[in-house]
Amino acid sequence: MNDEPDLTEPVISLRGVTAELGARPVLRGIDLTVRRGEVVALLGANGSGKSTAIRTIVGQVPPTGGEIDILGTPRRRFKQWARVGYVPQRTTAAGGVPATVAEVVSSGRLSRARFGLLRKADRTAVHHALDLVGMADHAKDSVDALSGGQHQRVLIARALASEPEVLIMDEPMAGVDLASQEVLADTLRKQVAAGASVLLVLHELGPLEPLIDRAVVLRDGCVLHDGPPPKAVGQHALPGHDHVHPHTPADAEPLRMGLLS
Ligand SMILES: Nc1ncnc2c1ncn2[C@@H]1O[C@H](COP(=O)(O)OP(=O)(O)OP(=O)(O)O)[C@@H](O)[C@H]1O
Repeated sequence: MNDEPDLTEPVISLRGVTAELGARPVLRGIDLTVRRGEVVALLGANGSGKSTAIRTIVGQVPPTGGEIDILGTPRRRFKQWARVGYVPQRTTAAGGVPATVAEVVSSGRLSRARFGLLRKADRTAVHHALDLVGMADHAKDSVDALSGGQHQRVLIARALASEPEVLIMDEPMAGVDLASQEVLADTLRKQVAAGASVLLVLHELGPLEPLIDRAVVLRDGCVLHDGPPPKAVGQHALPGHDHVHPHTPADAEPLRMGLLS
């Protein structure tokens, strides 16, 4: 018997996916595949449809056409959500709900808990997830008291608490301080080394660059490029860098890489 994972097996597959938001076509026929063990970056300018693509996969936006499979099962029949970790865009997750770090991360374990009760093994997994992102010492802190980077670490720990084999992350590095970026890159490296498959929306490859196997670039709801990640020429010379940055002078020409121009 061969126990080696099948590296050609798609864990996420979108074929001809279309979606609308407020009657406006936002995805106009997206093909996207993540194979087992792959790390795929989803890149593109503001508003190109990256978040919407991710949200169709996790079921937050209903597609109007096309097909989505998760771990070999059509999305509408897929039920094994404990096998999938999702990190939403941070702005949508703060919510002002009073909770401790441990409570938020424990909520990510409920999909594995029998009868909704966390047992010793579950609490160990929660502690391990906190440890992975360097937040074990903050377990009892209120999430309201955390910095942006710490908050993002907690959301990632919540996604890791169910020990998922597929990770879907929407801009995990957005608004994250350098120290936290390094921790997150290291966490992701360990997950990938352990066999996880990853789809992540990024503005720039940054410290994750060495991990990225393939880049899919969206423009205006269509796939513009699907292949090797673009090489960074300078700090900002990456696709998506006609992104609006608050520090960019109004008259500065946006840096582009050709893919988006
Ligand atoms: N609820 C909504 N109703 C109508 N249009 C929306 C809604 N949410 C997003 N949009 C529009 O859909 C388009 C795609 O948005 P989406 O968030 O998927 O882009 P994105 O590539 O993730 O952008 P960003 O990098 O800014 O996060 C944008 O033009 C956005 O303005």
